[in-house]
Amino acid sequence: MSFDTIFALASGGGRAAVSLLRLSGPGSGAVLDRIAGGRPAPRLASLRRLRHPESAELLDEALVLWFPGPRSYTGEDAAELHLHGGRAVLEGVTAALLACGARPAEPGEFTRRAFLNGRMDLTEAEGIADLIAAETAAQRRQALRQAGGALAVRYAGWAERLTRLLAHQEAAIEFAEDGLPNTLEAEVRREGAALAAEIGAHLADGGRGERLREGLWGAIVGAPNAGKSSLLNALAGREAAIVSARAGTTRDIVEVRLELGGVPVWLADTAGLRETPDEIEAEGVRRARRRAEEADLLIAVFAADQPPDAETLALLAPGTLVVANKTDLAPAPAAIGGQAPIALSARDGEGLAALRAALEAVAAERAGLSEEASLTRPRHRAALGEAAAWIEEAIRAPLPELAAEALRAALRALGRLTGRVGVEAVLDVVFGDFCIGK
Ligand SMILES: Nc1nc2c(ncn2[C@@H]2O[C@H](COP(=O)(O)OP(=O)(O)OP(=O)(O)O)[C@@H](O)[C@H]2O)c(=O)[nH]1
Ligand SMILES: [K+]
Ligand SMILES: [Mg+2]
Repeated sequence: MSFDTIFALASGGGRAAVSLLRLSGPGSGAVLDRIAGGRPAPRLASLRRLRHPESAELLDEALVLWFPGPRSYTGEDAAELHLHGGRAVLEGVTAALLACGARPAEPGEFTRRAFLNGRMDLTEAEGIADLIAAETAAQRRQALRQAGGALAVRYAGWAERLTRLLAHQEAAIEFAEDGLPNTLEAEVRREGAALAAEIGAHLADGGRGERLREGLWGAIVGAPNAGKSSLLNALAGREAAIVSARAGTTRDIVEVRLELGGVPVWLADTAGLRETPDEIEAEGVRRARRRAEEADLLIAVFAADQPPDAETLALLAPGTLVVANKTDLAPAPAAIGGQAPIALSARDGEGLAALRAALEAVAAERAGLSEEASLTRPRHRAALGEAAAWIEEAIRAPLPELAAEALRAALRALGRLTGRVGVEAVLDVVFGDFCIGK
């Protein structure tokens, strides 16, 4: 495969001490010859004067690194220019690179080339995108694991076993044509069932990897004036939502981002649940209910000095955290909706630590890092589900030819997952998520 030569700012934009420009492609060495007075020794930093190739104007004094392919990130000839981080420096060097015939890279193009050159599979490339996006330690650990090949190795192992099954299935077809007895088909069925069960167990993880990657959806619901907005503000540590003594204060959803035990959580404050003639408030109540239905993590707030309201009681589900607020006004009831509530006062902060601990436990249970590497994207789930379904189909197939065909389809599904079957549409989806320069 042969590409043109691309470049991009790999560090953040704006004024900085140092800006990192990255180059990749067959012309990288020639670019260094023209603007940096030659190629430094491979992989060793060298201080060079950078000049425009035509005017010879001095543009910067920079650290230059030369990575001859295939031992580079992309697998191609590549280079790095560590420039002084000013805008004019960057503009001058960019003009010099354009004059050398290099072009600005598209988002994710370096990693795309690394993938196309066999430096990594698609799940590893996705892990790199996730590592760049990681905002919590648990997200970083999950991303590092995936970028390091934890999913790639497992999926490649499954593809290998499937390939062997397919070979045996095809041999069984030939044996049958020769009228020979064979035990291969029984083996294919047994092995296929074991493989489908393994994939099924990997899929039955409650979506924890996807949730850790994307964050949990949380919602606070309750009657008007139960203290939902006060609680949101207390958890967020800032006045994110308006609090007032008037029932029906909150209408729109007010969302804050929290980190609970390494898991990012988008926690929503919602309108108090009640029948109301006010159409704006009624829309707020509808949104509150919808958000409660979608939530991975639901907090139901009751005021300790009021009887529990039927509207909120009706939303309680297994796993809902039940809170009795305003315990400075009245003691918390022993049970609400059959559950012992977490007693607190959003006003004084009393009991807040216990709620935070309970939230962290729920977040860790639903989205914490698992022992084994978890799949992290709907794309993974879809492809693995398809592969498992085709293996089941192969086991049930009435004719050996149909079984072989189903095994081939299962292999294709796994191939799309790892990128062995190169479908352009899949690549665009994966690399479209990247930033420029990676
Ligand atoms: N005494 C006491 N008052 C509280 C406590 N928490 C909230 N309040 C008061 O209760 C009233 C309602 O609080 P909000 O936080 O606006 O209640 P809300 O559930 O968001 O109300 P809506 O948005 O109208 O549904 C305000 O006057 C708060 O100051 C508490 O723990 N103790
Ligand atoms: K209120
Ligand atoms: Mg409110």
